[in-house]
Amino acid sequence: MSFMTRALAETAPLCAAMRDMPFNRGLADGSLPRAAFQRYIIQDAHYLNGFARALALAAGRAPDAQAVSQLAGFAAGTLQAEHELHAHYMGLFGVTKDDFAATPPSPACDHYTNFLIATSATRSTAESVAAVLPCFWVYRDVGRAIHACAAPDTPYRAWIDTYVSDRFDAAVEACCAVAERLYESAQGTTRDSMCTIFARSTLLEWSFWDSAWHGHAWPDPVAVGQG
Ligand SMILES: Cc1ncc(C[n+]2csc(CCO)c2C)c(N)n1
Repeated sequence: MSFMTRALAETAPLCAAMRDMPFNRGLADGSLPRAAFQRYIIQDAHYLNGFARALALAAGRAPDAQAVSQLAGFAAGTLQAEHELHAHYMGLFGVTKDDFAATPPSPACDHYTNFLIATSATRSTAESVAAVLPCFWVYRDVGRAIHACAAPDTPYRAWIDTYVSDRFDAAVEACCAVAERLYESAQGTTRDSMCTIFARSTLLEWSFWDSAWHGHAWPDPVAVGQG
């Protein structure tokens, strides 16, 4: 069985739940509150920073030139393509550089990026690719689901269109192909670990949206102590 067949079978209920999250339904019909998207886009900019670093780290530790080049290419592609989308939406939704600088990564964002960076720093290339793959996979999956029912005038149209584009599809397929190649040559325990790690990153994708929707922030023990 291929890696993706196995990994997707294990995460199917979670992926179905993600397509139906209030945040994503709001992107499709345009009802997502502006404040929720502003929160999301700021956290996503933090996410991209960590994601690109995790890929660059995995590239530096990869066992052969092909993997180094592919992972380094994904890192560079991330910083270019996703940054363009962020610049567009930060402008459209009035998020300034100062807003971004004043907002630290949320617990969900911090958890996800640190998981990616720790995996790249301490695990095999196969496991590192399994960790970054849901970022590609989930966005295509959710993008397609939203696109199928999106209102023509949703203000989130550029976001949706990015993830159903041919360009993005090619990036998803390229990342899946790297994962399959590494899975084929991996031993049994690494294969199992790739699936566990893929499922963890998929859950962290869910958590990222859930956090943006609810506006979860860091606990404030001082305020709690006074209350
Ligand atoms: C939390 C979160 N997860 C995934 C993506 C999508 N994404 C980010 S970088 C990248 C690779 C190059 O495009 C992709 C697909 C996102 N924006 N935010």
